[in-house]
Order: sequence, then structure tokens, then C-alpha cells
Amino acid sequence: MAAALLSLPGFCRPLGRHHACTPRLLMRTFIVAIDGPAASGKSTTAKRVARTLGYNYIDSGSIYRAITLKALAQGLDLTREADRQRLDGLAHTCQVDTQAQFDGDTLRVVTYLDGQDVTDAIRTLAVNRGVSEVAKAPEVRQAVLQIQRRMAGYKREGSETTTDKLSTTDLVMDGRDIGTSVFPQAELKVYLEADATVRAQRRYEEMQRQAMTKKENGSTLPTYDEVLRDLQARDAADVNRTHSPLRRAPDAVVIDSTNLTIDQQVSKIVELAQSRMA
Ligand SMILES: Nc1ncnc2c1ncn2[C@@H]1O[C@H](COP(=O)(O)OP(=O)(O)OP(=O)(O)O)[C@@H](O)[C@H]1O
Ligand SMILES: Nc1ccn([C@@H]2O[C@H](COP(=O)(O)O)[C@@H](O)[C@H]2O)c(=O)n1
Repeated sequence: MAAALLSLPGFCRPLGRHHACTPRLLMRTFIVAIDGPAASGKSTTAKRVARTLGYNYIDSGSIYRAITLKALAQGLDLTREADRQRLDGLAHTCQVDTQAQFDGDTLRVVTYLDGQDVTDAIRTLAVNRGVSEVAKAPEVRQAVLQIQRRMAGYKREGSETTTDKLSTTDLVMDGRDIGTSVFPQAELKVYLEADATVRAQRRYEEMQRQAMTKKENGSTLPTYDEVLRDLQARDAADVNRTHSPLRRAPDAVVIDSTNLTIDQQVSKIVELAQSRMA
């Protein structure tokens, strides 16, 4: 019974910061929910906030990406009704987990799909282009909601997938519907946005940097215009879907990062979290 209660997100929240003597059932967990459109800086910011506060970090987009990877590998065509039904089964049976690990001073997230490391495989152009179609299916969202809450509860119980430098209770999660649907009771909700052309430029430069690091041939990379088009298409699909669309929660703090540095947006969120904890 106690374990079941503990796995409920946000259980027993109003009792102040947890303390070594506080019984586990009376612990308060602090959840920071960061939502926003594509390439607005959510994961970069969320990782640094988690590292600064010593919280756990869950990248919810990677769960949708892992399911998309599996759907693509099985050749599902989501315009066909039969394949939509297969997607439902696939989403409910695949095993997805993410692990936040320290790589020196940087927090790195490794994603597993059915026990395989798919960290790089979920970042391809094919997954980028297919993921919003997969994420709009209500059955997929329901399956992912269960995964998200299990991961949050599981890690709060002190699972082996949480490194000892991270809290087993407090959490930063980023995505599209964290503050609105997944953890509507989160202590701090942030809606991170930036001008679409600036987001596209940042993503474009990130791809160029990654290609140089991996010594890939840059000619296979999308152009800036293609990056902008893909990003706008993904935003439109995420905003216009019926089930838990991308929205700013009414009680979210909006941060526009267009003219901010990464350090500035991280500091703002850390300060907000610290003042709410106090
Ligand atoms: N304030 C900023 N100034 C400059 N670059 C930034 C800023 N914020 C984020 N970036 C860069 O923008 C790129 C996109 O950031 P990030 O991957 O964190 O976005 P995201 O919102 O998580 O994207 P997605 O929704 O596609 O997963 C990264 O290269 C990141 O380093
Ligand atoms: N809470 C979420 C998180 C993600 N999605 C969908 O997944 C796509 C990929 O997300 P990234 O953050 O990794 O870019 C995103 O475009 C959404 O379609 C979601 O629906 N809800």
C-alpha cells in the first residue's frame, strides 16, 4: 500500500522540504515541469537545472522518440487503421527507460528501448519527422503517461538507474504536456519559448557541430530552411492535436530565451525553484 501511494506523483506535497528524519510517506517531492516548442532549449536547460539542484532529470520526448523508432523499424504506416492498432499494442508492450548519468560535469541521458541503448538512434531525421504523428495517438499518450509516472515514482524510490549524485525524490521533466497533463500539481512550471527563426538557427548550428564532432559529411545535413520547416511542422502538429496538445499551463512562468544566454535561462529557473522551496 505504502509503495503504491509513493508511486503516485506529487504525493504528500505540502509538508515542507524533506529531512533525514522525515518518514518517507511524509516526504515532499519538488517537481519542475518545463514545456515549450521544439528547440526552445528545454533539455539543455532542464539538464543544467537538474545538475545545479541535484534533482533527477527525465526527458519525456525521448520516450515518444523510442516508440517512434520501434514503429518505424516495424514498418508501420500510421495512415492505415490496422497499423494504428498495432501502434497501440506496441506502445503498451515496449520497455522504455532513461538514465541520467554524469559525464564529467555534464548530465547525459541514455535511453533504452527493450534493453538496447537507442540514445543516438532516436535523434535521426526519420524519427524527428515521424514522432509527432505517433505522439498524437491517444493510446500512445496513455502508455507514455504510465511510463513517465512509473519512471518518476521508481526513481523516487531510489532505483539503481539514479546516480548517487542525484536526488531520488526531486525531479525535472521536460516535454510538451508536463505542466498541463503529466504533473499538473508540479511546484514549478516553466514554459520556455523563443522566436522560431532563432530556434531553427540554434538547431541548425547544433547539427553542424555534431556532424563535425562525428566527422560526418556535412552535405547530408538539412539546410537551415529545412530545419525551420521541420520545426514549424512539428510545432503545428503538437499544438493542434486533440490529446494533451502543447499549451502553456495557466500557472506556468513564461521564459522567452530569444535574447537570453543558456546560463541566464538556467539561473532564472534555479532562482524560481529555490524561492519556491524556501
Ligand atoms: N539561450 C540560448 N542561446 C543559445 N543557444 C541555446 C540557448 N538555449 C538553447 N540553445 C541551444 O539550442 C539548441 C536546442 O536546445 P535543446 O535541444 O535544449 O531544445 P529542446 O527544446 O530540448 O528541443 P526539442 O524539443 O527538439 O527536444 C541546442 O543546441 C542548445 O544548446
Ligand atoms: N511531453 C511530450 C514530449 C514530447 N512529445 C512529442 O515528442 C516529440 C519529440 O520531443 P522532443 O522534446 O524530443 O523534441 C515532440 O515533437 C512531440 O510530438 C509530446 O507529445 N509530449
